[in-house]
Amino acid sequence: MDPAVEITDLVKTFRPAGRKEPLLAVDHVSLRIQPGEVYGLIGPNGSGKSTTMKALLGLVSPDSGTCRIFGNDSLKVDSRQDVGFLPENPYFYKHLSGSETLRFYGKLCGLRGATLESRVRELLELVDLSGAGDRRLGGYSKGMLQRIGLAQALIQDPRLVILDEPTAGVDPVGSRQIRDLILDLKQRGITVFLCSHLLEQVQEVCDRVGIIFRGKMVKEGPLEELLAVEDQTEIILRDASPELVAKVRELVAADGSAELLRSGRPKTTLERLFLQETVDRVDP
Ligand SMILES: Nc1ncnc2c1ncn2[C@@H]1O[C@H](COP(=O)(O)OP(=O)(O)OP(=O)(O)O)[C@@H](O)[C@H]1O
Repeated sequence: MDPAVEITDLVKTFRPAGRKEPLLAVDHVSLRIQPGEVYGLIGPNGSGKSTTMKALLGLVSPDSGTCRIFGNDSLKVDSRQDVGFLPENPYFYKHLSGSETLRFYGKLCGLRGATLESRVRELLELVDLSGAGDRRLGGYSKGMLQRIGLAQALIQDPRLVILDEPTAGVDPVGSRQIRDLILDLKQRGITVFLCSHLLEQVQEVCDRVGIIFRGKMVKEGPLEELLAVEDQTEIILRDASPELVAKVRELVAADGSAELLRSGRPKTTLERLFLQETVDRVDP
């Protein structure tokens, strides 16, 4: 089976006005995404994430290298038939309602009549906006706008979805909704290629991760492998008494072949604490 995405030795330079030297935005980047995988590209601002995605979509032409989507060269229009895209800072017509927006994009993709109407309903439900489908986008929150953007990216039932900063400017509650949607897409077998600054979220949803820095891919691979600390073993106990912990310490000391680095309470994350104390709170 062809990979969903195959980028090989991609190079892209820009010649910004007022700058003598060309700017090397993407420097010999290669990556592969298998069908059904969720792939996260992370890196500091200006490191080449969006340019890589745009080259894959055929929106910028590479200086050299190739981009393929399900085996088709991305410079060919046909390759985009199976792709949905949520750009960074998507622009929407603020006077249109959520359902009118989806209808508009659906028509651009050739959907009509009952098929279009049922697709619009299905997508509004998927992104949890059924109750807001008749409201104008001008009154949507940032999180709702990102979700309508995601619905727009799914309008033509793509096999690959490319999401450039899907949670930019969205609070932790909205971010979690988007994260759940991405997991839902994965369940449906849709391949997802995303970039994000929310590293914890990338960690929660991605199967593979690439770290890009100054245009170069500096680390790439399955998330589990990248995060595993090779020389350490974790044991987590529930309800351990201080006596039991002391016994474990003694055992390790007596054995002498290993060192106990840390024992104590594992920490939650600020995001989990925030959600637990706000929307997930169960008041008596
Ligand atoms: N159309 C363009 N013309 C000139 N320079 C560009 C253009 N697009 C991107 N660049 C430059 O290329 C480099 C990579 O930009 P890119 O947008 O791909 O980075 P990014 O990793 O997506 O950043 P961010 O996290 O801020 O979105 C940056 O230095 C940027 O200024």
